[in-house]
Amino acid sequence: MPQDHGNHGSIAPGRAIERTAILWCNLGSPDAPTAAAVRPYLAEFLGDPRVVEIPRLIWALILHGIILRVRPAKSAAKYASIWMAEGSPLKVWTRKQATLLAGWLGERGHRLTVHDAMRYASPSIASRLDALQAEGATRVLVLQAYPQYSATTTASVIDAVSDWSRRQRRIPEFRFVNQYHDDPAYIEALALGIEAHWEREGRGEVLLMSFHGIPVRNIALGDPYQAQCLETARLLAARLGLSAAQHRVTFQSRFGRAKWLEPYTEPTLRELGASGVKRIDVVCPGFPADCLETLEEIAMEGREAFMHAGGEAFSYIPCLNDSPAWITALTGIAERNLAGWPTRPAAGTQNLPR
Ligand SMILES: C=CC1=C(C)c2cc3[nH]c(cc4nc(cc5[nH]c(cc1n2)c(C)c5CCC(=O)O)C(CCC(=O)O)=C4C)c(C)c3C=C
Ligand SMILES: [Fe+2]
Ligand SMILES: [Fe+2]
Repeated sequence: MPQDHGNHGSIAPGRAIERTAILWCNLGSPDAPTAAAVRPYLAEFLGDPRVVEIPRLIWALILHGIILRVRPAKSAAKYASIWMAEGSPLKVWTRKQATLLAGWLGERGHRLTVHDAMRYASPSIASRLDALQAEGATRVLVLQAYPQYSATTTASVIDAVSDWSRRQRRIPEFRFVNQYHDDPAYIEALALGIEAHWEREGRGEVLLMSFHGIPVRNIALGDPYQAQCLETARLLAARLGLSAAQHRVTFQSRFGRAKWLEPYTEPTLRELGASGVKRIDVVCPGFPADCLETLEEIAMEGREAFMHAGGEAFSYIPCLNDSPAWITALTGIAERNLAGWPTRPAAGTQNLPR
């Protein structure tokens, strides 16, 4: 091939071949549900200054001196309880979403590759960008499995892309989608999933929408995450025609002793069970893929908390996963953000087929 697709900084003769790619990023999981695999995963995740904003030296002492001695075994047992034959649910769903997105965009005439990538553990963002670079990608659209922007998640993915870019001579053109919390097709996909669940399993008295929490301090410092979660919840409740009494918004997964976003999910489930609510439905709109936080913390621990407090029926509504309405939404988000990039081979262009 006359053109140089490599990362060598040389200039190809003639017109450049443009190749577009999508990087579909999610958080990541340990490689196995064992303490030995969870330890390096947690060390990387909790060592990210975007995730824990405590002065580095103090945090290193706490992380390595206490947390990484105790938490890996406990976390591993939780992961073991949700592990699938093919691996971590988060990674399995994220990979499937990437495949479906590539297929749907392909059917709409786009010629591009979609790679899944994980912010922590494997497959890392750097390894996927290396692969895209080797394939000759010149334009990369970075999409994230975080509908609501948070510095702890969204900005951290951008950091990882920047870290990789710092090591390159010839950097592809990047575009980042930072949020889609109010995207009508995303809200519609959530609503259709909930309605289908109600049709199959019947309907509870209250729909509880649980989002991952972050420290309140982050909000005070300007993180728009809480406002975006509340807007997603408002749009979803309006689309489903739910009154204030028929739904709740809560935040889960508090870590450490600092104040995190409230109301907290588990105490709310206990309060609702104790206050006479018998049947509850729980959905996690901020998680496009089922994972430890939804399958274990909500569907197992949350259920137990509600039932022990006096509840009679706890119904967990699965995440968007591979639902056609969600892939439709994702395709729309991708297409809008690919605008102007040569993904459709037209007569006279040198855009290569996949
Ligand atoms: C310690 C601080 C943490 C912050 C801040 C945080 C923000 C945050 N996380 C998600 C999404 C996910 N988190 C997941 C697991 C997970 N989260 C934390 C801690 C923080 N998260 C830990 C320590 C863990 C690992 C498991 C454990 O030991 O408890 C996951 C699931 C990963 C999986 O493999 O299934 C997701 C997804 C968001 C969206 C967010 C901020 C908005
Ligand atoms: Fe988390
Ligand atoms: Fe958790």
